[in-house]
Amino acid sequence: MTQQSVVVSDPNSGINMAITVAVTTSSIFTTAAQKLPAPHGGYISISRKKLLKNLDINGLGGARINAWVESMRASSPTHVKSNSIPDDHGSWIVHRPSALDMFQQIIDASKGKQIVMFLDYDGTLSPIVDDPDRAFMSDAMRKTVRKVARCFPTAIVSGRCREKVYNFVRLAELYYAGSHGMDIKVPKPTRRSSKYHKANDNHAVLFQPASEFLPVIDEVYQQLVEKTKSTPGAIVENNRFCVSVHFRCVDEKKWSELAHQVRSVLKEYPKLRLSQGRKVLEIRPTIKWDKGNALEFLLESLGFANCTDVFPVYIGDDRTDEDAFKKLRDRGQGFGILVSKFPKDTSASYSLQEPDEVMDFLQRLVDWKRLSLRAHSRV
Ligand SMILES: O=P(O)(O)OC[C@H]1O[C@H](O[C@H]2O[C@H](CO)[C@@H](O)[C@H](O)[C@H]2O)[C@H](O)[C@@H](O)[C@@H]1O
Repeated sequence: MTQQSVVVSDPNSGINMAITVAVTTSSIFTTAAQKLPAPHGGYISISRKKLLKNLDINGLGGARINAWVESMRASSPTHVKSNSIPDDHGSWIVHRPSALDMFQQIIDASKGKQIVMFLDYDGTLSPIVDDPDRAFMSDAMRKTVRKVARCFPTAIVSGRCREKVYNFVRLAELYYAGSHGMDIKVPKPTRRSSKYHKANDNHAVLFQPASEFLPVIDEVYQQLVEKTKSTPGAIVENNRFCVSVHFRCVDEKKWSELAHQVRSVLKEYPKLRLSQGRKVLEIRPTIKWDKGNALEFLLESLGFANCTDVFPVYIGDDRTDEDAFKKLRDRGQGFGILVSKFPKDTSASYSLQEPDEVMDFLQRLVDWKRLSLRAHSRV
C-alpha cells in the first residue's frame, strides 16, 4: 500500500485541503514469457487477455517487440476475418445480448433501486475517428445525455484528460473522471443535484491519486513526441496523468518501429506501465487505480457507499472499461454494457453495437423514467 494525497476543495474559502488515502500498488509487469498464438483474426482470445491489458516494457528486446506488435494487431478489428465472425458472433450475442432487446429485463432488475449512469466517451458517446482532437459528440447525443442526467446521477469516465473530455461533452451537470479515473471531479451539489449527492456533503471533491506522477508524465510525453516524430501518422496525446500513443494512422509495416520507439523511452521509467486500447498504446502510472476504482469512488462520493438499493450501469467500448465491468460483477450490483460490433472477452452483461445504439438505449431509459414518474404522480 502507498499513501496518495486527495485534494478536497472547501467551497467557502476556496482552499484545497489535502487528505491522505491508501492506494494499493500493483505488480505491473508480466514476468513469464507468454507465447502468442499465430495471428488468426481480431477475436481476442482468453489467452491474450492478460497480455493486452499490460504489455511488458522490459524483458527480451526483439521478442518483446514482436509480442507488442502481435498484441497491436490482435486488438485491431480490421484484422477480423469475415469468415471467422458468424459462429463466434452468434454465440457472443447469446451470451452478451443486446441491451436494447433486453430493455425490459434490465428495467425489471433495477426495480426499487436508484440507477446511476457511467458513460465512457470515445467509441461510446462519439464515433471512433482518425484524429483524436476531432472526436466530436453529436448534438443529438448531447441532448440525450443531458436528459439522462436529469433522470439519474450521471458520470463520464474517460481515458482522456478531464478538461478535454469536458470540452467535448460540455454538460456541467455531469460528474467527470478523466485519465482513466485518475482525475475525478465531483462538483459541489447544486439545487439540481440528486438528493443523494446533496445529502452527502457540501464540498466539491477533486481526487487525483497519481498527482506525484505529473512531472514524469510530462517528461515522457515530450520524449515520446520527439522519438515518434519520424513515424508518419503517430500521434502522442497528453492526457495529464497518462499518455496515449495512437497508431490508427500508422502504416502497419511501421508498427514495429513505433513499438521500438515507445519501448526505448519507457524502459527508463519502471514506475510507468503500458496497456492498450483501440489502436492506441496507453502509458500510465503503476498505481492500482483504474476505471473500476473510479466507479466505486464516484458511487461513494455521490452518497451511495454501502447502499444495497443502487443500480449502476456502465457503458463502454474499450479494454480499460473492463475494469469497471468487473467491479460491477464483483459488487453484484447493476451491470456493464460493452459497445462493440465484434465478439470480445468481456465482463459486461450486455452489448450495443455502436454509439447510435447507445443513444437509443439512453433515450429509452429517459422515456421509461418519465413514464414511471407520471404514473407515480397519478397515484
Ligand atoms: O476512455 P475513453 O474515453 O474511451 O478514451 C480512450 C482513448 O480514446 C481516444 O482514442 C480513441 O478514440 C480516438 C478518436 O475517435 C481514435 O482516434 C483512437 O484510435 C481511439 O483509441 C483518446 O484519443 C485517447 O487519449 C483515450 O485514451
